[in-house]
Amino acid sequence: MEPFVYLASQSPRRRQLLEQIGVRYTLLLANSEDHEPDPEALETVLPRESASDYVQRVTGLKLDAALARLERRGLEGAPVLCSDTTVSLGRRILGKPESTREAGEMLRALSGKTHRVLTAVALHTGRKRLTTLSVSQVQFADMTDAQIAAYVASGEPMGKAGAYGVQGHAAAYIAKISGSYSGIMGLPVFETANLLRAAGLVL
Ligand SMILES: Cc1cn([C@H]2C[C@H](O)[C@@H](COP(=O)(O)OP(=O)(O)OP(=O)(O)O)O2)c(=O)[nH]c1=O
Repeated sequence: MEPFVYLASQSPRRRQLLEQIGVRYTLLLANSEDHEPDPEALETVLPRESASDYVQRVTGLKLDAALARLERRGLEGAPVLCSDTTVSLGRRILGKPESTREAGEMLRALSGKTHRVLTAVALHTGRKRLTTLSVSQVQFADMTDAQIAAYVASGEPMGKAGAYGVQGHAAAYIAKISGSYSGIMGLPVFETANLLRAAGLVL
């Protein structure tokens, strides 16, 4: 029997990656009756917060919101999964760009450098809360201003941490990765499978 979870995520990549490891899911998204704050409001970095503290804290907040949704729908105790991805370059934390201008700035900062991509995953089932963190290194080749402008114009950077998708055209500029390809995309499949196994959801 395939494992089943409620997936509290709007990200199409996370759905695709769960499907890849044969996990069945039902989306658990906020509706207007949930009266939840705008999800972007959760994603504020605290002063002096490290990228790993930040991504794990935001994932915890997403899980809290998901548990409240489960309870409102009379589904307490059902397995629910959520995740957050962030990019860190030196001391800077790069979230999702708010404008094409910001996307261009992020890509200029990443060009020719190595950065880290952190993805935290949280699973709650019964009374158990299990979490994991995947950290990868990504080395970008130099990008010219014209290449950055063309990539931004493609629309791909929007909605993605660090303004790029490893699974998309940005791959043409990624010289090297070390870590978890799926983690960079938004859901580290090996670590997620381990969480599901640890929770006793056979896999
Ligand atoms: C670095 C990188 C990020 N991303 C995406 C994954 C995430 O969807 C997004 C980071 O934003 P998140 O805030 O982690 O997730 P989300 O808002 O898209 O979805 P939800 O909170 O509902 O689960 O960046 C890629 O698709 N490819 C990449 O190479």
